[in-house]
Amino acid sequence: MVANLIPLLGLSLAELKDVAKQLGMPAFTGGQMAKWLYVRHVRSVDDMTDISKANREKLKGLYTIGCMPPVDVQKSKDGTVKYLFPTMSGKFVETVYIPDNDRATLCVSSQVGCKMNCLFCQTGKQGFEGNLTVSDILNQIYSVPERDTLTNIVFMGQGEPMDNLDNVLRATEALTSDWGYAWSPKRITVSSVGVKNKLCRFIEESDCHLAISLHSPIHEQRAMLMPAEKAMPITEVVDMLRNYDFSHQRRLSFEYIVFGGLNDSPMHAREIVKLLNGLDCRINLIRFHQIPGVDLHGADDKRMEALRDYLTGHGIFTTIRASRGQDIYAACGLLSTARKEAGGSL
Ligand SMILES: C[S@@+](CC[C@H](N)C(=O)[O-])C[C@H]1O[C@@H](n2cnc3c(N)ncnc32)[C@H](O)[C@@H]1O
Ligand code: SF4
Repeated sequence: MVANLIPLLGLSLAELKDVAKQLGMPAFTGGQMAKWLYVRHVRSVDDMTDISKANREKLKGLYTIGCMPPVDVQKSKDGTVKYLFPTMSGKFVETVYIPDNDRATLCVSSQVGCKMNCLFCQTGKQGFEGNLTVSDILNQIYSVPERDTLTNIVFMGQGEPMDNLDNVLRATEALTSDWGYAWSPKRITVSSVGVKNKLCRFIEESDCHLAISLHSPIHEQRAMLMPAEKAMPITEVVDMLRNYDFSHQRRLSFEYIVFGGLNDSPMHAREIVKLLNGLDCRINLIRFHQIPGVDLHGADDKRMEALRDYLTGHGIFTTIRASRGQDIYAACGLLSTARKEAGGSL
């Protein structure tokens, strides 16, 4: 990326029209730029061939597309692919492509590292290194080789989306607007540890699905696993969620990593039912991806199935999420950590 050039990727139609106006071009050139970006995915301003050469030269003086190819790729034997993308600020984030029968999901990152420091998460161990810009977020979709086959996008990569909400909302707007990718918001899920005030804004300003990372219904235990619980107890998050309607198109789900001998007991199952009583939601039970230096273990299949059956039997539709890309640590942030430790030159 050439220094000081402003990325066009992530700008809304109104902003692209402003760019055109500022440079003395007709406003409709903004619409042409939007098509070249969000429909045709050009990699250079030179490729916007229905804009005059003189205007393209003017544009290139100040702007760039803002796309960058991945710098590293790991392929799992199950078809999952993990990409390492550079960011505008010279750091790296991971993006995971997960094909599954008729679905092809892309798991995107919203931050470099994360402030939340969850015990079981490699990204948490990395600490917080910065927010992704809107072009950093969209570049993960724009520049992934499987882009045109994608059916779903989940914000479940590195970082806490509510801690970078402005840019996440700008990205989901570009993905769902007619001037952008024109995707249904029902194809996009944003996952959060549960940042109450930001969640209200997200729910009000977006129609995308919402996932909340639960992992324990018991305050002390959740605080041990997820320090964010201390300032933002899950009971308060759930009370807030009760103010919104999730009974129609929009889905509310809770993610629950099942740790053997820790959060998989009948008592936990009862407490989950109590906590979520009456809320229109589902639960995804997740297998723990082991990370180095953390003494936690995934529960076995029997315990997971017993938990699923209890919860479903008590009115909360619960599924067990198939674990994908275990051999490439698809869920863990290990690739970007290794890249950092190698001084950015793996
Ligand atoms: C990496 S987070 C990103 C989104 C957001 N920060 C959150 O916590 O929901 C996405 C999901 O991955 C889960 N996760 C993190 N580390 C994991 C691990 N080692 N094994 C399985 N799931 C993990 C999180 O709990 C969360 O449900
Ligand atoms: S699980 Fe989510 S909130 Fe927790 S440290 Fe990882 S990325 Fe951050």
